Amino acid sequence: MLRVAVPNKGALSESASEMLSEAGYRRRTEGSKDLTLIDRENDVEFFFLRPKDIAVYVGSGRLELGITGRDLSMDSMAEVDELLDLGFGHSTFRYAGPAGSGWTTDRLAGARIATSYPNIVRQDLERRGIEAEVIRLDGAVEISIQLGVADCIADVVGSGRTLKVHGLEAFGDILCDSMGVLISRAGEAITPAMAQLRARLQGVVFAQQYMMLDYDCPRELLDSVSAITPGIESPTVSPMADPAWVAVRSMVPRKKVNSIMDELVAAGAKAVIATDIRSCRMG
Ligand SMILES: Nc1ncnc2c1ncn2[C@@H]1O[C@H](COP(=O)(O)OP(=O)(O)OP(=O)(O)O)[C@@H](O)[C@H]1O
Ligand SMILES: O=P(O)(O)OC[C@H]1O[C@H](OP(=O)(O)OP(=O)(O)O)[C@H](O)[C@@H]1O
Ligand SMILES: [Mg+2]
Repeated sequence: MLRVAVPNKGALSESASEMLSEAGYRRRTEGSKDLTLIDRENDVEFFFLRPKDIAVYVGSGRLELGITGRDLSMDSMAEVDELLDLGFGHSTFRYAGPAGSGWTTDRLAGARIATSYPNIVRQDLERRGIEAEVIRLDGAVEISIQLGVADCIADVVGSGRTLKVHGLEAFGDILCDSMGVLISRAGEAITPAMAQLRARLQGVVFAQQYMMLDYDCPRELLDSVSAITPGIESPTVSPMADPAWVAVRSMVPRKKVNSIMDELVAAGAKAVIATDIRSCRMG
């Protein structure tokens, strides 16, 4: 049975469980605190673990696959491979200091840096050849400067709201550009069971990033109009009852769907319809 680690709480847990459910796997009942769940139909056992620990279990080979954040995986120092970007839990990991105080990475030497991700910070300091004191905190790191235990922090920035609320601003390069990822043990061969779960999740990720567009266009405009929607391989073109017209169907990136619809209409297409895709296999 394939064994898969899933975040049991925190910023990634809801999206991870929703994505697995959309991919056809069993879900824990609402409010359940169970740490394991067997999905007999798919021959998978899920383990609900702290997001920080997941890379450790997967890196040790105890569990074949895991869903975690790239930043957590990096900080764990576990030896894992990323098999798939899951498209949720986007964040950056940054240094931050009091707003307007002109912090730069040059000032990190000798500073007290509070963080929940000490290994990412130590690795960065080492790369820069800087010696500084890393203060490890479990969370709510943004308050640590105010409380006098640190001079600056290094933490996860999502919307940036938490930094702002605490009068802080980010400085220096991004230490880790993170999102939810599917991981396996480094160098581990991908078994058919692992490949199947990856393909199913990939199908959901893909479906979330694309939409299906259908439209009608005069046959003589087909080349110019369908160039706006080249699709993945090429658009599907179907005859209509009126031989002067064709119906076109093509996948387009969700982010661009509105501008593509504007372009199509301006180029002579009619009845442009966008629909969601629930899941797919790109083959
Ligand atoms: N506000 C956010 N926006 C986007 N991603 C986030 C945000 N906060 C955390 N993450 C991502 O979620 C993961 C960490 O999740 P979370 O902070 O919930 O776990 P945790 O800190 O270990 O748990 P807890 O906060 O309950 O102690 C990281 O990969 C991080 O990049
Ligand atoms: O940029 P924002 O969108 O405001 O999000 C960033 C905040 O979210 C996370 O905190 P979390 O809620 O996990 O609490 P924690 O600090 O106790 O881990 C992270 O550690 C930041 O504090
Ligand atoms: Mg947190």
